[in-house]
Amino acid sequence: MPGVPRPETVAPLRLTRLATLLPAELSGADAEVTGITHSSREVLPGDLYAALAGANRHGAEFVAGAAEAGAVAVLTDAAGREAALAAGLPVLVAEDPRAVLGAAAAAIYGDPSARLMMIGITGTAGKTSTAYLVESGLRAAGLTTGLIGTVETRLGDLVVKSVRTTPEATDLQAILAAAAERDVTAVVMEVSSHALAIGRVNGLRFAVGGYTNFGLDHLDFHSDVDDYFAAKAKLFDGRCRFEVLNYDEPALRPLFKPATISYSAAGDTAATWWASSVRPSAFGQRFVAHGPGGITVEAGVSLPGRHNVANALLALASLVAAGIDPAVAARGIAACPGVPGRLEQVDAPGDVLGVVDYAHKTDAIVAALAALRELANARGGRVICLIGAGGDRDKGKRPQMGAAAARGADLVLVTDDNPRTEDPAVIRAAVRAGAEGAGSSAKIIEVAGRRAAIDEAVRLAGAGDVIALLGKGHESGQEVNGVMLPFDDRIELAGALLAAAGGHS
Ligand SMILES: CC(=O)N[C@H]1[C@@H](OP(=O)(O)OP(=O)(O)OC[C@H]2O[C@@H](n3ccc(=O)[nH]c3=O)[C@H](O)[C@@H]2O)O[C@H](CO)[C@@H](O)[C@@H]1O[C@H](C)C(=O)N[C@@H](C)C(=O)N[C@H](CCC(=O)O)C(=O)O
Ligand SMILES: Nc1ncnc2c1ncn2[C@@H]1O[C@H](COP(=O)(O)OP(=O)(O)OP(=O)(O)O)[C@@H](O)[C@H]1O
Ligand SMILES: N[C@H](CCC[C@H](N)C(=O)O)C(=O)O
Ligand SMILES: [Mg+2]
Repeated sequence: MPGVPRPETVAPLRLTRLATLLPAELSGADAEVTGITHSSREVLPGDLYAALAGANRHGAEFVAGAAEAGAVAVLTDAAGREAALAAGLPVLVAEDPRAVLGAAAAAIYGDPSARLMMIGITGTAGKTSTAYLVESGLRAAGLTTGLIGTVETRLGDLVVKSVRTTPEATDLQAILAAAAERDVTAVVMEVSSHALAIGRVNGLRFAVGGYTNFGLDHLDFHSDVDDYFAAKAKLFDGRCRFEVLNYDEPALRPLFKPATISYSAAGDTAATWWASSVRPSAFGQRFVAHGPGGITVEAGVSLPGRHNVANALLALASLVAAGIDPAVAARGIAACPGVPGRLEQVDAPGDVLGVVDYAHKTDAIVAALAALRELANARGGRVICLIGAGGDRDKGKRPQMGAAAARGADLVLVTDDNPRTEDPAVIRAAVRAGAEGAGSSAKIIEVAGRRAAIDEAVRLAGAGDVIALLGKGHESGQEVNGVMLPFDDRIELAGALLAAAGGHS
């Protein structure tokens, strides 16, 4: 991952020693390694280069370049062995190098997760939001925090924009070692299904693992729904001391054990934690959280929508499981000012409310629009929703996303997200077909080009209306044919609203 923090000091580790810790066999001379990477482009002198078989290439193709950059050894499979020896480097051969990457990286960096309080959050939607709320609670408890997720990696004051939701095992262990060096004591991280499927979190121990919900996603990567479920379930195969699962999500029931901590935003008192007296407050909500042993705390979250009560309750239950005082945890969660690009209000004059949200899957669109409907009703206005779908990603979700938008909004503008290498008109047609087939009375308009669609949404909006730009959230670029063009929904919408209110964008 470009710009990934690495620890400053690493005690050299002998390959002969490393070989005893892994299911891997050493060929060639012994050497000392002081780092590890899976990318020849990010090799630092002293690194072990993990040459992995990928979907497109085999990392062994890049061994010579890695050696030139200072790699002193290679970890690979049988297919990569010869290339490594030909480059004059000692080689550790493993049957499945990706599966042992976490253990190798943990060994090289001194098992950093053992020195940190780790909280991991998985689920189809809500990982980023919950992680920010957890981080805010950890801070309220006086801990120096780290956060790893979709938007950014933050270690104390150091902030690096994220490329992945969950970094590769090599990068992840380096980040954790760098965190420990910076006196970080607690880390909350998002754990994606990709990460669990390909072992990015192998070698990590979590104090708490949380599971938000399970919906349709990533069927471009996972072979089917069962495969996706099995990937997420791996977080609960014994890596977490405490497991916190959503009681309101029937799909999660097979994972429940006697010691499971459950939570119900719907207020089911059979759960370990449940919410009552949910009520709106400014741009957020307040509620009473009930927990084990008669715990009752006044809680709040600066985000609208019932799904954010669930995220806040999960954060609270996770923090308390990690040993934090419930009142302190609740105060920290309520103090979180918001989450970048998640139901984020745009700062602009005028009587139209502009909101940007990262909903790019069906359940998220349903949840986001339900929250915005409540806000629009209170303002006496309509919900105007702008929606697209990403190119080179799960095609099956496109019509469903369109249908969810049509059911939740009064006016839907179907436009472009990140087309990547696809024809944007083809993606729009799929989203639009779903919207038009939803049997809703919402008006559907197709507008090519996201900027043009934002202008059109603002032009069509009236007093009290809520404009929701869905799908891109915190993203600062739009990917078209391999090129990332600058594009931030928040800036675009603020500019368009300002211009409409008579100012200048
Ligand atoms: C599907 C998937 O996860 N693929 C991962 C996989 O890529 P790949 O198999 O295509 O790799 P490849 O391009 O064939 O290359 C093979 C190997 O050669 C290496 N290489 C390649 C070129 C070079 O010059 N030098 C070099 O060393 C590569 O680092 C790689 O290890 O191995 C790579 C590193 O080993 C990962 O970076 C890559 O993540 C890709 C880029 C990706 O897009 N992943 C996304 C889908 C992802 O992980 N998303 C999740 C979930 C997001 C969400 O919840 O929405 C996330 O956690 O972000
Ligand atoms: N608990 C939830 N249930 C359903 N939808 C949610 C929930 N929390 C957030 N959302 C919706 O999903 C969108 C993404 O939320 P968030 O970024 O917190 O989730 P995520 O799991 O990290 O997603 P991603 O995998 O895309 O990074 C939000 O913008 C919101 O629309
Ligand atoms: N991590 C997700 C984000 C998708 C966001 C959406 N804007 C899109 O381009 O589909 C992915 O890369 O699939
Ligand atoms: Mg996320």
